Amino acid sequence: MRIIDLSPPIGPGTPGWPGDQPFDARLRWGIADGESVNVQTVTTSAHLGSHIDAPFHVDPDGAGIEGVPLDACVGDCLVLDVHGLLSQDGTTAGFAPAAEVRERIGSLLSVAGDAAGRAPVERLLLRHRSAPPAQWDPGMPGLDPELVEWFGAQGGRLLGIDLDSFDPTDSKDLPAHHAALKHGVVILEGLDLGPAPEGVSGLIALPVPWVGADAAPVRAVLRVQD
Ligand SMILES: Nc1ccccc1C(=O)C[C@H](N)C(=O)O
Ligand SMILES: [Zn+2]
Ligand SMILES: [Zn+2]
Repeated sequence: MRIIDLSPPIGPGTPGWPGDQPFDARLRWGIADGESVNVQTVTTSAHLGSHIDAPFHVDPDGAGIEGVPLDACVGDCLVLDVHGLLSQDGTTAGFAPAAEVRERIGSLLSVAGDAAGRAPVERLLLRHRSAPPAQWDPGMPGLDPELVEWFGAQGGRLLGIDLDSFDPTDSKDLPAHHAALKHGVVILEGLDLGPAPEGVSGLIALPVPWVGADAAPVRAVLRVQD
């Protein structure tokens, strides 16, 4: 059994949402200053690196991150490479169109026909690129909201991506986020799926229980049988 780290390192240079709080850790007490310990205060947006969005992120009445069901965050998981699967016209900033992804899931699981007829895919990770970018990508595509709809309706519990958001940077109505919320699908963003092998493995991606928080960092790993 092998552990594959899906969490990119988070530091002051980690690119974040435009205008949002960068990561900053400063010493409150320092050994170099004669204290017995080093203790830092960390200031950061919760949407840096691999993280889970709480319902509260897009719904004023939604639960904070401590309410995310942990059984959704641990268990069998399908990794799918959706690189190059841009939406039909190729110009809108959508990626991973529902029909194509369903077809790919079907062939990955070696089933003829439609994956929707099978037992649910409870956890799905969509790999879009080989590594997190060094700079914020203003043209970041969003997920096809129909894909999120389908995933939730067939019994999906958690959907993970290697982009910073389910929706494009300039989206105000956030259709992919709301589709996830509607079906209780846990939103996992900011993964590094470069080292993740396509196919079935085991996911562990647990958010820190910050009470009332709109999101929280996650250390995400895959357990792979070799
Ligand atoms: N941090 C932000 C600051 C301002 C506006 C949006 C965001 C987001 O994080 C949105 C995105 N839906 C996200 O979950 O990552
Ligand atoms: Zn987020
Ligand atoms: Zn989000």
